[in-house]
Amino acid sequence: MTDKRALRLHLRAARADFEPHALTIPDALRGRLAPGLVIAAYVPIGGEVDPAPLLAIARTAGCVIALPHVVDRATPLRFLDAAGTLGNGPFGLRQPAADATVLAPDIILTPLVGFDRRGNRLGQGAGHYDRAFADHPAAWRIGLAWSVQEVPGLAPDPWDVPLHAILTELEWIIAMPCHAPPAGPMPS
Ligand SMILES: Nc1nc2c(c(=O)[nH]1)N(C=O)[C@@H](CNc1ccc(C(=O)N[C@@H](CCC(=O)O)C(=O)O)cc1)CN2
Ligand SMILES: Nc1ncnc2c1ncn2[C@@H]1O[C@H](COP(=O)(O)OP(=O)(O)OP(=O)(O)O)[C@@H](O)[C@H]1O
Repeated sequence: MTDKRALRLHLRAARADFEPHALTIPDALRGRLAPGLVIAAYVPIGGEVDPAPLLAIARTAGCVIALPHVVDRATPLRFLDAAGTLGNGPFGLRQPAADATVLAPDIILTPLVGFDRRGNRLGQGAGHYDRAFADHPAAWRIGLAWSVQEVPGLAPDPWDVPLHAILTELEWIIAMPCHAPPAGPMPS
């Protein structure tokens, strides 16, 4: 199974079948949470890892939470303040109202379909996160996935921007130890 479409189908099924596990939030991440830091999260669909435990810690640390707002496949997503009431969006998503405040994320918690240990990522295929990463190059890109979503190697496309780290129920996988975003090097 080499083509992306087939791999997506297979990994979405593995993700949906996986029984949710508790997440251990690594000190490396916990230690970075500070008042005013903007964390872009997501409301899970299709068996995705629920970032809620991490968000609870982030809120206590004074972070501001943003959520993606999507119009359709072609339109770039915007990260909007999650504080207001959420409504229904396309693809079964829950998202902020279109007129909520636009925020620039410092950390982008990224839902994954698949990943490899080098930080390559398979998403929904609309390019929403590819474009969001290009728009916010200084943000830390942290993927959340179940361990069953790991594949040995994904061939990156020219537009792919790799993840800095991936959090699974088993591991905190640092993919880019040498990359130092403005906030400082990703601690191990
Ligand atoms: N929870 C969550 N929020 C997210 C994403 C995501 O992957 N997960 N996105 C990621 O980019 C963006 C929304 N983009 C999306 C683009 C395409 C499809 C999509 O094609 N969905 C399939 C069903 C997928 C499934 O079964 O899991 C469909 O509607 O046919 C979904 C989201 C922003 N918000
Ligand atoms: N920076 C960008 N600007 C405009 N289009 C982009 C950009 N990056 C990627 N794309 C387009 O988005 C699509 C992404 O497809 P791809 O299969 O790589 O998505 P993916 O790996 O599932 O990631 P995503 O989660 O971002 O959808 C491609 O058609 C690509 O041309």
